Amino acid sequence: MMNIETPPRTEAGPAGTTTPAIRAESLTVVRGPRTVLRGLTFAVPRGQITGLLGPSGCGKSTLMRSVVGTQAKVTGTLEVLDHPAGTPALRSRIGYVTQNPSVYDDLTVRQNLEYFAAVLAPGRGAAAARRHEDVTRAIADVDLTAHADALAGNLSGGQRSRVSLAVALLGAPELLVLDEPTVGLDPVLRRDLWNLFHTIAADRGTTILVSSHVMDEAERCHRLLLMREGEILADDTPDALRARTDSETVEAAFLHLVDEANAR
Ligand SMILES: Nc1ncnc2c1ncn2[C@@H]1O[C@H](COP(=O)(O)OP(=O)(O)OP(=O)(O)O)[C@@H](O)[C@H]1O
Repeated sequence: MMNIETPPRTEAGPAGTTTPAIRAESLTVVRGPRTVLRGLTFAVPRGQITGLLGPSGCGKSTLMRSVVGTQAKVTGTLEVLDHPAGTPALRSRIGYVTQNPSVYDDLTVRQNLEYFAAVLAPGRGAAAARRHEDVTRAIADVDLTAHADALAGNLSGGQRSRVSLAVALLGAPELLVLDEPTVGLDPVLRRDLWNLFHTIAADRGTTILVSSHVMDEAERCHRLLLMREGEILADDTPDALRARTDSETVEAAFLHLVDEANAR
């Protein structure tokens, strides 16, 4: 199904240790009159799927925008792939799918990808040939080869999500930031998309930061950042969270932590 050939990547830090993909310290973001992120400190390890979970409005999108460098009024420390967030050199190393990604309905899947590839890496001749290869690979990565010549407007919701994901995969990014990619999808499509995230992380060593407000999706992540009202309630594995709170599900663990925070 998948056709991902890039070998897993490990990047050693100065002392031979692997630095996190994302490191935040006292990260604060102000939007309008509100402090939307309140002094967050956390690390996202490389090559794993980290889920950013929390109720609507808790600041997930703001955090993701900060990581990809499109958020104003960010203070504190935010390092991404060993660079300050927003550094131009990071642009080609991060793939970002927003909540409402643009896919052009009147273009085919391949034409959509070719358009975005040309924006990312313009040029004729060898550049165009490389783009063609990149596009073919990205379409195969998301298992849409059979639909490459279909108009995006005629695709199902799940297929459209995969087109957006293919756009984000174009430059073979080291970090994929996915903002609620499964919203509106039925359970089967959600499962397929999660399987795809796991394949991408395992085969390519890609770090994935994925947000959701659906708690059952938490169980599919290697690690979790549980957020509430601009703060991080927990930064742990699903297993450790359930054990620590003596809960059967991550949802129950989350509610336990909310109660605990309210009691303080
Ligand atoms: N321009 C703005 N001025 C003031 N507050 C804002 C502004 N933009 C967003 N906010 C507030 O910031 C908070 C965080 O928004 P954000 O979109 O990051 O949340 P979210 O967790 O991603 O929510 P959702 O899951 O609904 O997308 C929200 O409470 C929102 O109302």
